[in-house]
Amino acid sequence: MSAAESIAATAPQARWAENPILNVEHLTMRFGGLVAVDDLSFKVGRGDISAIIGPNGAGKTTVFNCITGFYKPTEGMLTLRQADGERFLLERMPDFKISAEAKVARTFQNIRLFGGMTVLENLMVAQHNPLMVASYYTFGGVLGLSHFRRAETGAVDLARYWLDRIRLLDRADDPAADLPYGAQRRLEIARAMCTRPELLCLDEPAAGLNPRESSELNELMRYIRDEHGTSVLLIEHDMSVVMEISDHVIVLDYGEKIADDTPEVVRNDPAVIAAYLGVEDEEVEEVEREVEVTAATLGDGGTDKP
Ligand SMILES: Nc1ncnc2c1ncn2[C@@H]1O[C@H](COP(=O)(O)OP(=O)(O)OP(=O)(O)O)[C@@H](O)[C@H]1O
Repeated sequence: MSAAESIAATAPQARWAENPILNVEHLTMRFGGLVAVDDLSFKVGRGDISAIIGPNGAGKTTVFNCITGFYKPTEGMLTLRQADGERFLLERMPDFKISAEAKVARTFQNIRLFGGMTVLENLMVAQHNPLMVASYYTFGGVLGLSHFRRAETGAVDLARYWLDRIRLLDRADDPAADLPYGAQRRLEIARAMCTRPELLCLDEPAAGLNPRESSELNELMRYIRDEHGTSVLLIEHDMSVVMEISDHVIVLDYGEKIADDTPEVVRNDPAVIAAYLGVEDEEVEEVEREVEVTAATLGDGGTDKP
């Protein structure tokens, strides 16, 4: 069996268990008396698109904020292992080191571009750190040293590469604020990719997108995974996006994990359906029976699409 065939033959669950880029162990986050995340453990597979879903207030953004260093977890370990084997304990690192050294990039629920800067400048700002190093902290840049000029040309090339990918090359010199909403969302992702992340965290990337923009976003996320091997972790409310592009779905409810599997398994899980419908624990069995009946009906010639 070839290497590609043996990877394809591996059960998806085994992939993220055996080769995780991120291992979240016993993560707990308390705000005073409120337990936003409660003893949560899960793994993010290297090269996978993984989604964290759950009803409002389930703790999804809090998990993201712990991974990206915006919050210090009350308890728990977050271990990121890069492709070369180097390990980082994210809960012990400040946020700027999580992005610069552990190579974790993120976007936010609300767009945070520099609206007055051009589209290209937004992507150059993302490469500020390596450019500062290449300029020996400004002096090399002022003196026009060749080392800095090479780094600057490389940064422009990388920015133009991503603008081409997100079909905004012709808008490079326009202010970012002039772009349509869906294009701004793609630009944010391109900006994160200009930091050459190993793990890309996207907070509700499809929020507010129309179906065409949503499908462009799916295409971009697949490209990032397939052509760059970047692992993607997203929070998303749009189930059509989650079910279409995710390799792995983790479901939270009231800060606890209630499901952790492939999209096909998760979408038929009665506990997940119950959490989304907001039914009480004692009604879960009833939902379970309804799901079984529906599955049996679909088995008689229907499709398994939701
Ligand atoms: N900084 C904070 N201080 C106090 N409580 C907080 C803080 N951040 C989050 N919470 C609370 O933690 C719980 C989980 O919130 P979180 O934003 O993580 O949920 P979510 O699943 O991302 O929700 P949504 O889908 O609505 O964005 C909520 O009860 C929220 O009010």
